[in-house]
Amino acid sequence: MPMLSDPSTKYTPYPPVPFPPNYNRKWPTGRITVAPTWLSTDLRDGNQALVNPMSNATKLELFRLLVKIGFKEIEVAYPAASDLEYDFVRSLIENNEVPDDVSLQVITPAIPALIARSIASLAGAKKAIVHLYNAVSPVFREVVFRNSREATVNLTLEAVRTVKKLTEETMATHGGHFRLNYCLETFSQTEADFAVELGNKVLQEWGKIGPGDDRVTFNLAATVECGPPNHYADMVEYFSNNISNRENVIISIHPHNDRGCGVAATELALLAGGTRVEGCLLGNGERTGNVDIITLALNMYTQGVAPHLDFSDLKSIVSVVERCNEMTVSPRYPYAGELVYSAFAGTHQDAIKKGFDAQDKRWAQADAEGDRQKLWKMPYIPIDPADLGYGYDNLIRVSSQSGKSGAAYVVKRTLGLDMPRRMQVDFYKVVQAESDRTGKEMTAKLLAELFETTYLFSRQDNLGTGRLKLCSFKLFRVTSEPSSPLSECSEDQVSGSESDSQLRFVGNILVDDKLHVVQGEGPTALHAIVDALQHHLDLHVNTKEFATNTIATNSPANANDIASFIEIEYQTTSGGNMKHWGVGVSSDSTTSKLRAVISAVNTAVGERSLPKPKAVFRLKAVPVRADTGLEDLSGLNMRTGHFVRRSEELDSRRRAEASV
Ligand SMILES: CC(=O)SCCNC(=O)CCNC(=O)[C@H](O)C(C)(C)COP(=O)(O)OP(=O)(O)OC[C@H]1O[C@@H](n2cnc3c(N)ncnc32)[C@H](O)[C@@H]1OP(=O)(O)O
Ligand SMILES: CC(C)C(=O)C(=O)O
Repeated sequence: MPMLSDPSTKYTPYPPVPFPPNYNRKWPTGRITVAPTWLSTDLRDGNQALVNPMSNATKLELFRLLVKIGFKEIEVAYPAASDLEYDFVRSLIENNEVPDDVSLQVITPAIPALIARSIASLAGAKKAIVHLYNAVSPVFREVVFRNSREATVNLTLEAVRTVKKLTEETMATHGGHFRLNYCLETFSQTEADFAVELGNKVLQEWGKIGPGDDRVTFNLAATVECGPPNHYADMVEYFSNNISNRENVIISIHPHNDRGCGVAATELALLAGGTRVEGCLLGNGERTGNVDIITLALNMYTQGVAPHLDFSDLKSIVSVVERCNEMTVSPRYPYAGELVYSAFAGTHQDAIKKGFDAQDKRWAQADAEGDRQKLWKMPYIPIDPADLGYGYDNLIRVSSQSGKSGAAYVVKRTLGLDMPRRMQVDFYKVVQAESDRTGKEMTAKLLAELFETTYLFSRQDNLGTGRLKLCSFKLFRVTSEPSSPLSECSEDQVSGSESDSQLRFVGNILVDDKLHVVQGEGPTALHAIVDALQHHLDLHVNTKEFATNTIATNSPANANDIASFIEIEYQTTSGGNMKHWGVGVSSDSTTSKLRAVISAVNTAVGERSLPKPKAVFRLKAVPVRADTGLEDLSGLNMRTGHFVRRSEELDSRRRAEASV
């Protein structure tokens, strides 16, 4: 059968709400500034909608979770439905499962015998709520109850009388405090004036109304979501304006999600006068479900409003609810889905990376100034996943839809290395080629491995994995006075001093596992090592872009490490120029720079054959440090090429004839 070309022949729109002419609604300009009272109906409305309703053991597990999350009102059963349901309520009370500040709610239809059974289940409860319901809309009056408006009022008032009598008797015998929560089932489909008339009669019948715990709750149910959220808000505002004794009335919102607007309807209804919400975790419940309390609470949280529910371990909560309900949560589900804290698209990743970089600076400044407010201003991510226990591991997921920033973000998070922009571009070409080749997501592990193999870098062994390894080195100040001895110095001691100061670099470099001593000179350590590489290994290199930053790490062992990134221009034997990036890490900034040069040279030379290095000195032997096993140049006289230490002091096993 085709869909109707004129659906108005079959479906009627929602009825209007009889506001006076020119009435200005309050809700459109309102704001939610405090959390409502939350009632979880997971164990009742949620449970009644399951393919396999929960066992009492499972209900107890979920009850404990609800208490832990912070619910102060929990609907635990429909006790008249079965002995099992009744027994569950009894077990909670008799086993002292209910904290003193938590109210137990049970639901009952307006049938005297079932009201009696329901109230009996609550004997001994410290704080109890009797949730009485009957449907009041035209279609239910006509079809289900075959009732007039008047008969509906009579049925309701008789039930209210019964609840009043039995709760008073129970309180007299067992103590505790019982409240009335009267639910106009199908409220949103009911004539607004009839809903108010019925509500006022219920208040009259109940009589003992007062502030605090003596308030009466009206649960205004959108049993089936048949209209848009603005209509529900109008209905609630109309009821709230016209119900008598308003200050002693709690307006409770009980929405369902048939049109997919349960959350929106609830938020507007709260603006319209509601101060209590009934719903379920992750929107379990009849058909499309009750309203999802997690989404509502976290929507408030992201507006700076404390929900007074604790979802800081949301992942565990999701898995308990999934197990208890035998249902899975969609990966796209708000806040709780597996994919909601992941960005795959390149431009999103770029914005998020920039967002984190800016935020790190903002928060560091706030810390420095003792500012308590550290605002979350993150493109694409409305809530800090860390607040919900998710962390950032899955935030950026690199696929063929991603760009340079995504891969750079992952390298920063996994290896702590914050590449400069042009190096990000360089690395992303490699990532793209690899992801095209495999057709698979580039996981954080794969990206870290690809980075390490591309730049012949190793976070485990900072000497790197290339053919050249800088084992150790020394810097000496070169003075213009040829007869004065060379004095060892650090780079900082030379830079910034007289402009004609030169540094001499002397280093132990392994080339294809053979040790060489090389030296070179220049105004900086970078120039000096480049000079050494050219002179001894015939490697013609110009340094181009250079950047350095402190390693981003949570590991105290690497807390002060410095990362250097360098781009070199490498002259091939055929005379062409090729650009290559390299990276080096060390706790010493000069070492980190020089390692970066070696990393870049390693990527440049690849498998090419290297010339036999030229000699520095005709060294007899190079001493070896017993602690590091590395050759030790500390006793080297830079003018003569002799070591000042006596040969007996040297480690005889590792004395190596200088290879040159
Ligand atoms: C919108 C909601 O979610 S409301 C909560 C709904 N939850 C449940 O129904 C779960 C538990 N329910 C049950 O176990 C059973 O329905 C029981 C034990 C309550 C009643 O079972 P039964 O006596 O077999 O009746 P049945 O389930 O067919 O219910 C329909 C009857 O209740 C009447 N009824 C329905 N709701 C109400 C109500 N709120 N108040 C008074 N009568 C009601 C119907 O008009 C119908 O009466 P009729 O038989 O005279 O035509
Ligand atoms: C009885 C009420 C509270 C209900 O579950 C509904 O209307 O959906």
